[in-house]
Amino acid sequence: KWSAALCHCRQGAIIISVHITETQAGTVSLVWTSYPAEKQTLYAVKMFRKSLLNIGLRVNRPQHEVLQRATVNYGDTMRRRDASSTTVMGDNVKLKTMDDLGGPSFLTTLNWLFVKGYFQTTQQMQIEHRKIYGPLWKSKYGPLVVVNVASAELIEQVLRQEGRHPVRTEMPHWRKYRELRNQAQGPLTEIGAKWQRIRSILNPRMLKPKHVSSYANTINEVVTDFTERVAWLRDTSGRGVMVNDLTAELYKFAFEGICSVLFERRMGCLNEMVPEETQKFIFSVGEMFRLSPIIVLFPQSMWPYLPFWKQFVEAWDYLFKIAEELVQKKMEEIQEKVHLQQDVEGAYLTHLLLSEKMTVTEILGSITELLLAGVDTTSNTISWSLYLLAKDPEIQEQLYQEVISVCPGDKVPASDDIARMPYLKAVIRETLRLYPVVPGNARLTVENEIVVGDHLFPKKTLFHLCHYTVSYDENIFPDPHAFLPQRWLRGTEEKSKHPFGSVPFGFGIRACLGRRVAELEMYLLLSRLIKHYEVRPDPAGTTVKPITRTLLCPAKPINLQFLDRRVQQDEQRATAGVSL
Ligand code: HEM
Repeated sequence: KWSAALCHCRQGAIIISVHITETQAGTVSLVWTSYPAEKQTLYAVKMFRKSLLNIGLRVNRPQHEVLQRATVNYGDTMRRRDASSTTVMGDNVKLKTMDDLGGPSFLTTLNWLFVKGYFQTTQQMQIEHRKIYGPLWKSKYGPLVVVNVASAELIEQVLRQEGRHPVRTEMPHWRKYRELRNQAQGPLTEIGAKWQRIRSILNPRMLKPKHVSSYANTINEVVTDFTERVAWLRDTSGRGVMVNDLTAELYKFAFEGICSVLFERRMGCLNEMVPEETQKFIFSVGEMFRLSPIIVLFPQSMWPYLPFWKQFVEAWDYLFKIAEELVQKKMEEIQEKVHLQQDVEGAYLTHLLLSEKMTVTEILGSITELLLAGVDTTSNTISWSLYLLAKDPEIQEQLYQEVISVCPGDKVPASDDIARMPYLKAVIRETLRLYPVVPGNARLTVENEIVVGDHLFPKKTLFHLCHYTVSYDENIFPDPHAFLPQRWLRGTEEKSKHPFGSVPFGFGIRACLGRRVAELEMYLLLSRLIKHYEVRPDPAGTTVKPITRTLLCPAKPINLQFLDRRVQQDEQRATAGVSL
C-alpha cells in the first residue's frame, strides 16, 4: 500500500491521498481522494492509471472520491472545517487559514511606503518583508487584503491552481475608467469567459511563430531608424559619443515598433523631430502607470474627489484617443481599397477588422491595451541590458562575437539568425531576472479555495507574487546580484533549478500576449546595436537603480557611450599600419 499526501497535480487540483492495494498478483486497486477540481483530478487519475498499465500492472477501475467544499479527508481521519479554525488533516498535517498569517497592518505598510520611503521601491520592500515575515505573509494595501508569496515553490503552487479563467487582479481603477467612458475592456482588464474569447481572437497573430516572424522585416526597418537616430544623437547632443537618457529614446523605438506591427504604419517617432502626439502618448502611459498604485490606496467612493483621479482619467482619454485615430485611419484605408476593388491584405489590425469577430469598440479596447503594454516593457528591458553590457566588456565581447559569427560583414540579423544566437537570448533572460519589468504579478482566486504551503485560502483571495524577490534567491541563482547570462545556457545547472525562479512573462493561459513580439523586437535591436556599436558606461560613473512605477524602470536617466566599431577598427588598422 502506498499513499501520497497532499501533492499538487499539474492541472491545479489537489490530490489528498492515493491508495494502491495489490488485490492479487499483478493486479492493483486504486483509490483516490481529491479536493475539489473534479475534472482535473479525474484527468490525473487517468494518467496515473495509464502509467501503472505501462509498467505491466493490471489496474481495477479506479475509485475516485471528490471531497466537498468544507470537508477535507486524509487517510482515516475525516474532520469538518469550521469557518475560522485550523483544518486538521490527519494526525500531523495541519492546514492553517488566512487568520494565521503574519504581516504588517495598513498603518505599518504606510509607514514603510511614506516614512521609510519605499513607495517608489516596492520591489525592495518585497525583499525586506520576506526577511521579516518569511515566504508567505498578509498585508493591507488600502481596502485590499493581499497575500504575498515570495518563494518559487509557493508561486508555482498559486499559478498551477489558477483555474480556467485566471484573473490577475480585478483592476477596479482601470475597469472604472472604461465604465465611465463606455469603452470596452481589453485583454489586460477583461475577466472570465469574455477574457477567454478576447484571447482566442488576439492570440494567433501575436503568438504563433509563423505570424510573429512575418513582422521581422517591419521591425528591422524600425531598428535601422533607431541605429540612425543613435548616430544622430551622438553627433548632435552627445559630443560624438554619448546618448543621453537612453530609456526615453527606447520608448520611442518601442512605440514605433508596436505601431508598425499593429497598424503597418510608421509614426515618425524616430525622426529628428519627434511628433508631439508620440511624446504625449508615451507620457500618458507613464502617468497612468505612476498614478495606478496611488489610486488603489483609496476606497472607490473617494476616487472622484481625488485630484490625481482626474489626471488618471485624462491619461486614459489620451491613450484611447490616439488608438481610436489609428483604428479609424486603418478602417478608411480598407474602405478605400474595397471601393477601388483592390485586394485588402494586411497584418494585425487589418486582420482583426476583416475577421469581424469583434466589434470596432471591442477592437479599440484591445488595441489600446496592446499599445500601452508595448511601450514601457521592451524599452526598459533593452535599456537595462545595454546598461549591464556596458559595465561588463567581457560579456559584451562574447555577445558581439556570437552576432558577427552568425551575421558576418554587413548582414543584418533576421529572425532565422536569432535562432542561432543562444547567448543573445541568455543576455535578455538574465536582464529580465535582474530587472523584471513586472516585479510583482498577481492572481485572484475565483473558482476554488486553494491550498498554498500549509494554508487553505478562500475564493477571492488576492495573491501578490513577489517575482523580484525570488529572482534574487541565492538558492536558485547563486551570486544573485551578478550579471551572468551563462546561467541560461543549455546544460548549466541553474537553468534546470526551478522553473518558477524567474518567470518574466508570467505563466499559463494568462501569460503575456506580446511575449513573442517583444522578444523579437529586443533580439533584433540588441543584436544590431551591439554589432554596430561598442557600448561603454557614462564617464561620469553614474549608478542607476530601479524604481517601481507599476512596472520596474530606471530611477534616473541611463546615459551611455556608443563607439562606432567600424571607426574603431579603422583606427586600429591605421595604428597597426603605422607601427609596421
Ligand atoms: C519585455 C517585454 C515584456 C514583458 C517582460 C512582459 C511581461 C508581462 C507579464 C509578466 C504579464 C502578466 C502575465 C501573467 O499575469 O501571467 C504580461 C501581460 C500582458 N502583456 Fe506583456 N510583457 C512584455 C511586453 C509586451 C508587449 C510588447 C505587449 C504588446 C504587444 C504585451 C502585452 C501584454 C498583454 C496584452 C498582457 C495581458 C495578457 C492577459 O491578461 O491576458 N506585453 N506581460
